[in-house]
Amino acid sequence: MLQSHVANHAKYGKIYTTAAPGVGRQIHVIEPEILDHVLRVNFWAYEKGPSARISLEPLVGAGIFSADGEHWKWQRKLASNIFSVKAFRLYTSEVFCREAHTAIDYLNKHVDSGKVVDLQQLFHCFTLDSFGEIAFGQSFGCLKDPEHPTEFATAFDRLTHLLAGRSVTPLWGIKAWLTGRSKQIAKDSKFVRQFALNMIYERRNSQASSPAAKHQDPRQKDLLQLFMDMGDDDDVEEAAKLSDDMLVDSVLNFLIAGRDTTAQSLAWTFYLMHRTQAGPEIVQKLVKETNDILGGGEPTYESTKKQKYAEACFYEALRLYPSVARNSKVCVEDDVLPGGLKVYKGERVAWSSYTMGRSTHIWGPDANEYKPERWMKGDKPSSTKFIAFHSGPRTCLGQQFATIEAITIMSMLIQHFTFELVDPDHDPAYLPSLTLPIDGGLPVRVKRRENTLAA
Ligand code: HEM
Repeated sequence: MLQSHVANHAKYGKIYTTAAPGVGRQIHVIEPEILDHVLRVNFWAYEKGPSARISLEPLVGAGIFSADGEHWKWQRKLASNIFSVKAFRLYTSEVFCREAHTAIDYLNKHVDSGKVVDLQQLFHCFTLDSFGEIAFGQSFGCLKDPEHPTEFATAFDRLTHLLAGRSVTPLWGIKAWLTGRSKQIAKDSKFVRQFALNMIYERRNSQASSPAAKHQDPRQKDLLQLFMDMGDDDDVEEAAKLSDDMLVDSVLNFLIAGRDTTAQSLAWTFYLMHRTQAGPEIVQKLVKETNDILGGGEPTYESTKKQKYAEACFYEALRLYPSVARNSKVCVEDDVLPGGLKVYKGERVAWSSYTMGRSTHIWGPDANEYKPERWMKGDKPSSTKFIAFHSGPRTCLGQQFATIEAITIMSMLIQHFTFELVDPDHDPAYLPSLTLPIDGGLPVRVKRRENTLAA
């Protein structure tokens, strides 16, 4: 599917249109200037639209990912409290270090043993446990046993896989019904929603026994508390208590944002840095930067800001393997795109971040090569050129969070271990999903790094 977008743009250029029954005309674009117009300049003329809501309903419900207008605005405003610099300094970076130590403990059990470890699975556990602790006040405990995913993680993964393509595939519903997918979706959706509901009930019970937590400064509340206390003050326009359904939607939306995206981009980063094609220089540079900045110590919010090469390794992987590989918005008010193409109400403008990351027109003749060095010179690319974190008013709320989290675990792992891909010449495929997991995970063997500065 993603490769077909790459091929179509290679054949038809930066912009082409398609039409399908039930979907209507779609305008496919990979031009940064046009996307700046759609995502920022004329933001209110484009929405996620009802089809996004219906197609993702079993997982995201009415949460921030599928919401539009005022319903989106208040969710964004509320959630942005947990992403403040103060929160990172006080708490978030510490949680990342603590959970990374648990990941190190797991790898220590298998180091130098020749045992194959799935690094992508380990990253899923790391991001879920970290996010659970930061956003919901409880670690999910996945890192205790990464080889046996919890029932929640299994149902959640299956849902993101089964729902992929629902918004863009005509007759998806009939196919899903015929293949039995609909039943599985309903079952998994029920399970993950009940799981989230139990977290909410537990919080209510603990609140009943210590009501002081309710009166905390909003910047010190976790995400769950912020949403549960909504309506207790006049901070937001839609000042009404959220229903349990809406609270569940919020929990699940943030779980999908907080777990899968970062874990999978970390897996692609480790793959790209360690395959034969990469040579040893990239990892050597990363180790040198880490040693120079950390000197064997623990990462902090400030140190992650200095690790420019680590950030470059991570962003370069996201350029080639963006977690949200394609996206679209529906036009709600007739518009004219830069260049003169008219877009009528009800039509969709679609873009593929995957194709844009590989476009020689945007990135030059070496667009298909993994080269962290390209991030080390000149200004940072605009957010419509490097579109992995979206752009405009709906740009990813968690970009800083994800970047700090990724640099923390990369620098901690790389100080302790060396990694060998089981098949360093294999070019892995991605698994169709709402995000972009590596199909088959990332099997590696782990060795202890010699002469490390880390304790
Ligand atoms: C490598 C990691 C990540 C990538 C590549 C990424 C990418 C994106 C993209 C492309 C969108 C727009 C999606 C859409 O149109 O529906 C988005 C939205 C969002 N992201 Fe991220 N994300 C990452 C990590 C995170 C993390 C860790 C969090 C939370 C802790 C987060 C929170 C959000 C939220 C709340 C939105 C919705 C923003 C809105 O609609 O106003 N993201 N992200």
